[in-house]
Amino acid sequence: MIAFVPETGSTNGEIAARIAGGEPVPEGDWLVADRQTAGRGRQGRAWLDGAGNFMGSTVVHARAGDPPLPSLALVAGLAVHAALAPLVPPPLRAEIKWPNDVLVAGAKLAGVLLERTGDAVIVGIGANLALAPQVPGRETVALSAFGPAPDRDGFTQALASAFAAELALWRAAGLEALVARWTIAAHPAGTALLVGEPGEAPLAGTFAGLDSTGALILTLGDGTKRTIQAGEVRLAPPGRAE
Ligand SMILES: O=C(O)CCCC[C@@H]1SC[C@@H]2NC(=O)N[C@@H]21
Repeated sequence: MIAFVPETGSTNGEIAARIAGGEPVPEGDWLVADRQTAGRGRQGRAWLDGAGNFMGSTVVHARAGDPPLPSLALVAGLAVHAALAPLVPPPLRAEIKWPNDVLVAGAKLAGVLLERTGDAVIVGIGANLALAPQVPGRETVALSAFGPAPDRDGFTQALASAFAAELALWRAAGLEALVARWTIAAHPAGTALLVGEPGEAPLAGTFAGLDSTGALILTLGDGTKRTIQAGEVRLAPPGRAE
């Protein structure tokens, strides 16, 4: 069931509270809010809302035999990419940046926040359909930059179907197939990346794909490879491709 509410603090927070309160929240259910007053982003950042944007959460309940739960980050990124890609006019292209941001021409169109509570993983998704929030030091974009903003409720249906399909494939086909699909939807191999928070001395390298667990592989300036398990990855500005 997809529930639409006019306002909440955070759809992730509301689902977590329901689970903590013993309320059943089955897979396939979504909570979608018109506005969030305390939206949460990755790395402890806030997620700014915007009227007409998609802000919603769903849940995955771990089952015996599931692939490792952190790989749900790639599942979510693929689902968001699948829902957004047809809405981006060529020659532009929606591309995933590790683990699950969706970018257009380097600007952030959507993000995903996974939060674990017991055996449940809450998957929260924000997509800029109508409005690109101004975030200092980060480039953002909304689909409205390319034409009329898509209908939020129609987008919700497309995203819920894509997520259900990706989740089923993750369970049936496993990590190797997931990594292969993710790589096709990502920015090209050789894309210059920086790993580390803005303000920190970043690790610079180029995108060399994912390993079999879904970790990011960087080629460093000296040609050696480095595997990144966690952290903030940014596209390097032009001229920073060490
Ligand atoms: O930082 C990111 O890229 C992740 C952003 C995730 C935002 C969404 S909006 C719906 C859900 N509820 C939240 O509080 N956050 C996620």
